[in-house]
Amino acid sequence: MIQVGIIGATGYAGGELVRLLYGHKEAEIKWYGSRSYVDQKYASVYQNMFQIVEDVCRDDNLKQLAKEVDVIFTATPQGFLAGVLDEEILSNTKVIDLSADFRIKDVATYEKWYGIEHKSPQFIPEAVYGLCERNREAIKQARLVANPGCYPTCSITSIFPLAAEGLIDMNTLIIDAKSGTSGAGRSAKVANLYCEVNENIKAYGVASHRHTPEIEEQLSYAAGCPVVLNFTPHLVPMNRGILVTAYASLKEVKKPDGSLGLPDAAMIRAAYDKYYQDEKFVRVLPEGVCPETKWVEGSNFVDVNVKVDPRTKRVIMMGAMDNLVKGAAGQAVQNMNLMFGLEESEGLDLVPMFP
Ligand SMILES: NC(=O)C1=CN([C@@H]2O[C@H](COP(=O)(O)OP(=O)(O)OC[C@H]3O[C@@H](n4cnc5c(N)ncnc54)[C@H](OP(=O)(O)O)[C@@H]3O)[C@@H](O)[C@H]2O)C=CC1
Ligand SMILES: CC(=O)N[C@@H](CCC(=O)OP(=O)(O)O)C(=O)O
Repeated sequence: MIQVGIIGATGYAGGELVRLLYGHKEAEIKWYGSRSYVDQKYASVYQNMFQIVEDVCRDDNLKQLAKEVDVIFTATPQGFLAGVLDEEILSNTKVIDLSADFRIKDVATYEKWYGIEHKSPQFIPEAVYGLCERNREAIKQARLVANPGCYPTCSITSIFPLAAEGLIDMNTLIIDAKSGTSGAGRSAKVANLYCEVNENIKAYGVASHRHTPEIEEQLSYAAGCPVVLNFTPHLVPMNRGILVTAYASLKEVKKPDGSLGLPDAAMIRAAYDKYYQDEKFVRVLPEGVCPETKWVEGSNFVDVNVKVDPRTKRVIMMGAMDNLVKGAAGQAVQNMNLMFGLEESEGLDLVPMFP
């Protein structure tokens, strides 16, 4: 049995980790970390765990915890892990961080977009970006995994095949994304009150959202050149779910018959099949079917699809996933499975719920 500790177990991402790990055959949660609920029963914070979890919440002492468990999930605000991580912790245990502290390789970029000083940049080079479908082999060897952001997971997964195959002009990329309110976490904020969110939809973080450099960095690796893009998130009145609609101009390429021209629908689709036909958690939908958040809710799937618009010579890339599962806790468990040599889908055979 893998002994697990969760710091931030009382947040939305931490709560989803508890739910998923509870159904995991090889993992046992030893530590439900919290700041506000120390010594209170975990099930009194999350009543869905009544008569399921009997443990009480414990503090967020990472050093102590590292001696007691095989892996720690940190589902904590930005800056927490970077503020406490040291070599002793990493020599005692593996760490999967759900925050952004170790996702971005350039410290100055992190500090600029997050507005905080990075307290342990010495660990950034060894951190592996935990997008499982891309970095599987490196994740298997990692001590420290940076679990990707929710919008980045959906955006990168939706766009990657065309970026990697050089089929789109990366300078024209625009990502429009929408998220349910659980993406903003459980702590009280006026902007997330019922009356503010219900019957409403709004853009936020326009031209300034902190996920922009994360998406740019990962797509730069895919495309083999620096990528600068527009990313506009929107808050929608749903609990869970992220929908990405991305646009880019098609790039002239050498076609299979040797002629030069814009890629057609078959070439575009072949790119998605190339990268995703063997991926259990990325479902390329049948032609003409658009991804919907409802069809992935509660599951670790990202549904993607693509449509060429010959009129505008652009392509529209679409993706949908559950921000708390593939966008957070599900992908974190997928990473744990890889790090411990388990079946990658252990604990993640979650059938999407509907309606
Ligand atoms: N929500 C989502 O969809 C996603 C979230 N994430 C990331 O996961 C992390 C957690 O997010 P989320 O669950 O939404 O946030 P929440 O606000 O719901 O939860 C935050 C958790 O961290 C604990 N906490 C708060 N402040 C501190 C602190 N200063 N030091 C230590 N622990 C603290 C809280 O403990 P307590 O309340 O008990 O004091 C709580 O358990 C964030 O980094 C977020 O960016 C990543 C992908 C998606
Ligand atoms: C709706 C909403 O507010 N979403 C959050 C993103 C979710 C999140 O927690 O960010 P990470 O994925 O980087 O950890 C936001 O826009 O800041």
